[in-house]
Amino acid sequence: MQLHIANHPLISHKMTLLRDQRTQSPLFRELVAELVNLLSYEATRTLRVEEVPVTTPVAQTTGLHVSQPLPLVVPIIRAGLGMLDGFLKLMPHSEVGFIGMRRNETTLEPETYAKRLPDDLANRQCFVLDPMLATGGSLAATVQYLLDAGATEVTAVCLVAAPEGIEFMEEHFPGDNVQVVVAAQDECLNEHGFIVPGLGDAGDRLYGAAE
Ligand SMILES: O=P(O)(O)OC[C@H]1O[C@H](OP(=O)(O)OP(=O)(O)O)[C@H](O)[C@@H]1O
Ligand SMILES: O=c1cc[nH]c(=O)[nH]1
Ligand SMILES: [Mg+2]
Repeated sequence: MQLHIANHPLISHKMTLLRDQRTQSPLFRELVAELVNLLSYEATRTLRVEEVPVTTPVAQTTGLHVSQPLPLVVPIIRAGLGMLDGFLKLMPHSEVGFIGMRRNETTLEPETYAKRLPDDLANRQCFVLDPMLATGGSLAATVQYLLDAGATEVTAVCLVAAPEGIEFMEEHFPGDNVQVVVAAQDECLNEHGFIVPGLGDAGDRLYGAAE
């Protein structure tokens, strides 16, 4: 697994506002969208492109287009949904798959309650969106679904990652076909599996408390 921690003053500024417990859902959603936009620039650095002819008002030249098959982006519902619009703004040609997952609060194991993905992801570049990489269970399970369906490369875009989750991903995906791009690596997980200092429950902060 290749890890890229974005190091940019604008990202740090927006992350600080996002972490602040006084930030309410409307601003929180806006900040998530802006951060995804900035992180996606890094996450799509290895996007496959192909040459195409283009005629400018002055001359004929060769440009680049995103290659077929089109990239697939998969937000992990719920919290990952908050990142989808921001990603699609930069990559409007992506197709979208969905995975619904929640952590069991006692075991911290992910439970999949929905999955809508193309059956065959052969030769497909995939992007996974989830703001939080805590134990790594949810992201690892999602990446594994995509690799099992034939995806060649998977890039996850996350906002906050715990060292424990990064280590878990590195152990499960030793190859460099899996990448993780994060805005910040935090200190640790607390006894409830929450990232410290983190930003709390991302799903709840985006959409309100769920049972
Ligand atoms: O790395 P992990 O230990 O697996 O934890 C991270 C997961 O926990 C959160 O989802 P949650 O289960 O709270 O569901 P939600 O998005 O519906 O709130 C988060 O959005 C990740 O999917
Ligand atoms: O800190 C955390 C850990 C898991 N999920 C969250 O939303 N926040
Ligand atoms: Mg949640």
